[in-house]
Amino acid sequence: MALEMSHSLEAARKRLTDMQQYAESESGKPRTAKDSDTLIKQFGDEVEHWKKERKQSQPEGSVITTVGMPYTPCIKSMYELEKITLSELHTETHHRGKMLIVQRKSKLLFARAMVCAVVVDEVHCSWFPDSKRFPLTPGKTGDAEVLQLVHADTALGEDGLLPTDGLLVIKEPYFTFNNEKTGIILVDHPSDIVSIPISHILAPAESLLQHDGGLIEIKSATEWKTAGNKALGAKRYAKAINCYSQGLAAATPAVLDVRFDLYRNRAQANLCLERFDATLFDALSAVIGSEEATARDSKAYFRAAFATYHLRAFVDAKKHLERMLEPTPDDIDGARLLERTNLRLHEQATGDYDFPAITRNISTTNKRVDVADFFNKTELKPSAGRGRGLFATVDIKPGEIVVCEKAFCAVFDTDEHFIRTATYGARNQTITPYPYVLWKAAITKLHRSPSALSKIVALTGEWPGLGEACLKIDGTTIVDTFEIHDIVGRNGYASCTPSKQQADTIFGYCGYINETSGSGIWSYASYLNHSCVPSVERCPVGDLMIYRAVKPIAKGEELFACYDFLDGVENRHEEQERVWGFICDCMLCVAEVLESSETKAKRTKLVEAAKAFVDDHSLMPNSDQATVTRAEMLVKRIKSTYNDKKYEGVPRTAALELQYWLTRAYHHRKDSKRCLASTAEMFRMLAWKSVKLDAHNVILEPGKGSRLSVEAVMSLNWSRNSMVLDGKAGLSLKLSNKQKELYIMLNGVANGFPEIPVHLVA
Ligand SMILES: C[S@@+](CC[C@H](N)C(=O)[O-])C[C@H]1O[C@@H](n2cnc3c(N)ncnc32)[C@H](O)[C@@H]1O
Repeated sequence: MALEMSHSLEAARKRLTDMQQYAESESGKPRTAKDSDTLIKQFGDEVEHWKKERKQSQPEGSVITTVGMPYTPCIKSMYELEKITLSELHTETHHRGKMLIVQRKSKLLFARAMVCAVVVDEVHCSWFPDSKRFPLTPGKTGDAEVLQLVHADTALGEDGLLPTDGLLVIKEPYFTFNNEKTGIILVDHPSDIVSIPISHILAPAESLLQHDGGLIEIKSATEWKTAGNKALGAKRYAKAINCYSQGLAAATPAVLDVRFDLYRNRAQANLCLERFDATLFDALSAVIGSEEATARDSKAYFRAAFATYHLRAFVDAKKHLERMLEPTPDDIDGARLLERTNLRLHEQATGDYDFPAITRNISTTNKRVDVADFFNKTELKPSAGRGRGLFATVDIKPGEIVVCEKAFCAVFDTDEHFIRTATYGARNQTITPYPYVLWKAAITKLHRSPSALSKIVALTGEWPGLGEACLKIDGTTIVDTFEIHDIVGRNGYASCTPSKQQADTIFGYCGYINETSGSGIWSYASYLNHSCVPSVERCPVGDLMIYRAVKPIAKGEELFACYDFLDGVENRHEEQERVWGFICDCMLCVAEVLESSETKAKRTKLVEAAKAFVDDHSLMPNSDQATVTRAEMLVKRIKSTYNDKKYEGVPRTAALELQYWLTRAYHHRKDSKRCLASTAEMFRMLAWKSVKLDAHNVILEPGKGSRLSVEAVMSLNWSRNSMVLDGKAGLSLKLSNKQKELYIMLNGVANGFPEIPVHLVA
C-alpha cells in the first residue's frame, strides 16, 4: 500500500485497516490495463491542479503518515531479472525475480511525500511482434501505469528523477493501490529503479528507433563536455552529471585531457548536489599530476578537500588542502578551508569548542553548525543486557563534556519542506514519535553519500531488513528504507529550532527540547543507553548535541542518558516498551516497582492536590502565611508516603513542584533563610548527597542515583537573589557560581545565564 497522510491517529488506523482489507481481497488478480493517452491526459490535469492547489493542500496541524508493510529492496542485478510487461502485473503483488522496462511519458507530480509519473512499456510502442502482450483495442494507444516513487531526492529535479531521455528499469515491481484504491506501481526503495540509456544492452533494440528525436545523436567526449558545461551553467546538475558520464564513456585514450576535464567538472556537479562520495571519487580521478597541470589539479584537490570536509574526514581534508596549497599557497579559498579544517581537528582532539562563537552564529535560518565531533573520552562496547553502550575511557568530572556530536541529519520546523507528521506503521500498528521528514532526510543523505550507510545500519532498529549489509548493485548503494524507518524510530532524538530568543533566555536551549520543534540522528550518541537517573544530560545547540556529565564518572563506567522521563513507573515503562522495546531497571525504577499500589494511589492523590495548589497560587506575592503553611503541610504529607529504606539514594520527586513553589514564596516574602533551606530540600529530594547550603558552605554533591532538574537550578537562582536582597553578597556569589556550574550541565552552554549585577555584589 502507498504512503498516505491522515489528520488523526484514529483516521490513520482506519485508513490502514481499510486498505489492508481491500488489498487482501484484490491480491493476485490480473491488473486491468489503462489506455495511455487517457491516463497521460488525466495525469497532466492532476499535475496542473496540484501545482495550483499546492498552497492550500499543505496539511494543517499535525498529520500522521501511514506506512504499509515493510519489504526488502531488490538485491539482484537487473541482468538476473526476468523481463515482464505492464500487462503481466498482478494486483497487490511483489513481482520478485521480475523487472519492467518502461519510459516516462508525463510530467512529474511532486506531491508532499512522493513523486509520481505515468510510464508506458514496450507494448505501447508495439515492439516485439512475438512477445506476450496486452491486446490493443483499435484506436487506443496502448497500456500505461502510474509510478509512485517514495523518498525521491527532489533536488535532482526533472532531469535527474526518472529521466525521459532513457529508459527506467523497475526491479521486482510492487503493484498495489493508492488511497483511491487505484492501481499503482509503488517504489519504496529508490534503488529499485535504475535509469538506463536507450542504447543499453537491456533496452529493446526498437527503442532506439522509437526515441523521441528519431535517431539518437552520437557525440564525442568533447561535445559531451560542452553539453555538460552548459547544463552546469544552467544549474541542471543531474543533466550535467549525465552528460559528463556519457563523455567519459565516449572518451578514448587519445583525448586524455578531456577525460580529466570531465572528471573535474563532474566533481563540481556532484558537489552542487551534495553527493560528496561521488565528488571525492571524481576529484581524485581528475588529478593529472604534471607540472603544467598545477592550476587544474589545484581545483581538483580543492573539490576533494571540500567533499572530505563535508564527509567529516578532517585529517584527509587537510592532506588534500596541503597538496593543493603546495604550489598555490596564496589561494584564498584553500587557505580559508585549511583554517576551518585545523579548527575542526582541534575540536575533535580536545573537545574545546568556542561556544560563544557557535551560538552567536545560529538562528532560525542558520541552524546547522560547522563543528567537529568529540568522542575521545568514550568508547563503544557491549553492555550486558542492553546490546552495546558507551563507556568512559577516563575519569570524568561533573560538568565536563562527555560527547559532542553534530547530527548525521537533523530537521527543524522552520525548514522549507518541514511537515509536522509522525509515521504510523502497518507492521506493529504504532506511531514513530519522529517526523516523517526526518526519515526522508536520513534516506536522502544516505543516497547522496552512501559511505555513511554502514554506521547508520549498525544502529538498533526493529525491522531487520538487509541488516548491516552495504550492497552496491547496478551502480547504486542499496538502502532499505523500512530498516531506516525503524532505526530513526529507535535512535531519533528530539531537538529544538534555534532562535535568537532561545540563545538569550534562561534555559533557552535546554528548555526548548520538550517542544520537539526539531529532531535528528546523532549516530554515535545513539549508543547511550537509558537510565532514569542518568550520568549525562544532553542539550542541542543547532544540530550539535552536547552531552555533559552530571555526576562523577569513573574510567570504565557505562554512561547513561535519560531518553524521556514520565512521572510514575508504569507510565514510563509503558512508553519505553512501546518506543524502544525495553523496560528500565535503574535504581529508581526498582524502588518504584517495589511499592504497594495503595501507597502509589495515596501519593498520586496528594500529587494531584499539590498540582491544583500550584495552579491556584501561581501569583506568588499574594501568598500569606496561612497559604504557605498549607503548602508546607502538603509537602510533608507527600514526603511521608516514601519509605526511607526503599528510596535510599534515589529521587523522591512527587513534592518537587510544590517545594519549588515554596522556594519562590519564601523569596517573595523576603524570607531568605527558608528560601535557601527549601532549595537544599529540593536537592535532597533529587537524591543529591552532602547537601549543605548555609552562610559557610555551598556544597552540593550528586549521588549515584541522583537527578538534576531545571527547577532545582532555578531554586538556586531564587536563593541567590534572596541573599542579594538580604545584603549577603558573599553567599549570593557562591550560590551564583554553583548555579552556573549546574546551569551549564543542563543547558550545554552558558547562554542566557542570569549573572548577578556587579553593583549588587560589589
Ligand atoms: C538508542 S539505542 C541504544 C544503543 C543500543 N544499546 C545498541 O546496542 O544499539 C536504544 C536501544 O538500546 C536498548 N536499551 C537502552 N537502554 C536500555 C536499558 N536501560 N535496558 C535495556 N535495554 C536498553 C534498547 O534495545 C533500545 O531500543
